[in-house]
Amino acid sequence: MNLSESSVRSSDSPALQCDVSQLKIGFIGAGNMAFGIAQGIIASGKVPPSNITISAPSMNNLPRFQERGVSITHANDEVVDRSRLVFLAVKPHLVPKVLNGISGNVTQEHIIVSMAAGITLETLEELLPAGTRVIRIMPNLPCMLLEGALLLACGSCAGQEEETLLKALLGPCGLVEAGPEHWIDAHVGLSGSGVAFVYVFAEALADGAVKMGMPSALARRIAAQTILGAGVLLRDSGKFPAELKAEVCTPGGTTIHGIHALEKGGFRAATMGAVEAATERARELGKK
Ligand SMILES: NC(=O)C1=CN([C@@H]2O[C@H](COP(=O)(O)OP(=O)(O)OC[C@H]3O[C@@H](n4cnc5c(N)ncnc54)[C@H](O)[C@@H]3O)[C@@H](O)[C@H]2O)C=CC1
Ligand SMILES: O=C(O)[C@@H]1CCC=N1
Repeated sequence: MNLSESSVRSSDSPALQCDVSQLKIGFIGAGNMAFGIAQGIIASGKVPPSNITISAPSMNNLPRFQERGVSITHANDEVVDRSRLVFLAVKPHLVPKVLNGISGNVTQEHIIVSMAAGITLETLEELLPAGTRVIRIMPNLPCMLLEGALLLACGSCAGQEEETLLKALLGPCGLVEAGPEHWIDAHVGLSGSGVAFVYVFAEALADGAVKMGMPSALARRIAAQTILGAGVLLRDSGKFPAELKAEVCTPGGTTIHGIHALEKGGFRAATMGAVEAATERARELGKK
């Protein structure tokens, strides 16, 4: 399919939407992130699993894709030959080797989408034939439940059409935003890695309740629901975190005493420091 011949069609809504149902999609690398994105794409019902091909060197991670009707292979070049939109889902240090292996099969018809933390558009374009349409996306693990947060940035040969296509395809995975490439590293800290920071917080919340005498399984269930509910309220109310916090804090009440304890522990500084450290690490990975 030649995307430039226009897979973009008008819909009832004023915004353009892409007809992605005919698109052949490939994944190189079959780990957690590939599974998250593929799961989101499949769950949306927009793309039949038979239009998707995935490769990995061993069978370790492939059965869960095969069970969902996705074609599997051990050959990365087969993925490229069978697909027009190819997600690169290997660990960052493997990207140069993998791109060297497939670049002979990449044509002007392909769109290559890398999710590797730290690997810049410049590096990706250098490793691929001149003129290749390249996009970076930074997803996070909840994509697999259609509650992800993704940021994308287009390379020098990709533009509005490719961005529209990606947004239509990945929209079912969650929030999809586009921006300049230098936001991608901050998104790694905020959201890609941020998911793990939230799990550390969840563990600590539950541990606090265990310390106060609650059984741990119950404490974990309540911690998860507390974070879910707080997140949905923050997302859907349109209010600032500080406004919602103020609504919970009764003067002289329990919450403000708890918040004081968090502040004494340097909670905000530690959280900001975690986002900064993960962002800096992503930048470091991107240095040649
Ligand atoms: N895990 C996360 O939450 C996030 C990960 N990322 C990025 O996603 C990418 C993938 O990360 P994960 O899925 O966590 O890694 P993972 O280790 O779970 O999966 C990597 C996959 O690549 C396969 N692989 C290894 N060598 C290969 C080769 N030569 N050819 C083809 N496949 C090969 C492995 O068999 C495995 O299936 C990374 O670049 C990471 O920076 C981005 C955002 C969030
Ligand atoms: O830890 C990592 O390097 C990857 C990138 C964002 C989330 N996990």
